[in-house]
Amino acid sequence: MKIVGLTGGIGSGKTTVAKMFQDLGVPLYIADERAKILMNTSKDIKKQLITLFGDEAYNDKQLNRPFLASKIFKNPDLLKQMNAIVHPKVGDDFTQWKGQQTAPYVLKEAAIIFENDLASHYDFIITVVADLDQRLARVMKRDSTTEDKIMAIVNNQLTDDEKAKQSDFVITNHDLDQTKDQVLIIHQHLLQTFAKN
Ligand SMILES: CC(C)(COP(=O)(O)OP(=O)(O)OC[C@H]1O[C@@H](n2cnc3c(N)ncnc32)[C@H](O)[C@@H]1O)[C@@H](O)C(=O)NCCC(=O)NCCS
Ligand SMILES: Nc1ncnc2c1ncn2[C@@H]1O[C@H](COP(=O)(O)OP(=O)(O)OP(=O)(O)O)[C@@H](O)[C@H]1O
Repeated sequence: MKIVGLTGGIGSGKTTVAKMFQDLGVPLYIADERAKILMNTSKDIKKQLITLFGDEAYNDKQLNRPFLASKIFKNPDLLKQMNAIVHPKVGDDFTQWKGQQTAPYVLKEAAIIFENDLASHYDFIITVVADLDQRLARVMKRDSTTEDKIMAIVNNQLTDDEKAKQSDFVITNHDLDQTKDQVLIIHQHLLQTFAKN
């Protein structure tokens, strides 16, 4: 089973693009979504996050997302410590999920691949890029949030250029129809490549 990674900065359109691959029949694992589920359900993760952040990490047993975001995206060291708690569990969960799939390849959407030196875990990596002003506008509209909060996250991620340089494919996500065309071309290329190996 081949593993294709899909990454990109906040608001670049990772999930939008990932769902286009899913519509073509590619099994999709969204690491961020699974991470949030595990952070709400795994007793072990909960215990460790409360030790790291205090009781405020959870509100009525649900992850206190605004609190965590206000802590980690301003403090790279805390972000690293949180990732060290959450990511190994997401890794185990992904391995288990992958074992149930039968398609030629699976797509794993992950916000951070290069930032954590995880590129070697993938057969191919696709990066989604879009202009920063577009990304800011999209996220402000989607999450009713502020430019400052989004920029704190942008500043913890590599730039589009840095990611693109290390990727096998780059999808420019401006016009949705053109994005779909790029997805189809890459999907066909991947199927042909994997059929040969
Ligand atoms: C800290 C949390 C609770 C904040 O939630 P909130 O709803 O405010 O933000 P959201 O999830 O929309 O994330 C905002 C942006 O940050 C990116 N992001 C999320 N987690 C991380 C991380 N650990 N490192 C870098 N960027 C991240 C997201 O992809 C997105 O681009 C949430 O981001 C979270 O649970 N993160 C841990 C899960 C994780 O590590 N995800 C990445 C898996 S690859
Ligand atoms: N080409 C596009 N044109 C217009 N709107 C778009 C386009 N691509 C994505 N969007 C919208 O922009 C927002 C961000 O897209 P999406 O959630 O796919 O990005 P993301 O990279 O997964 O975000 P995050 O990093 O926050 O997880 C969504 O509301 C989505 O519907």
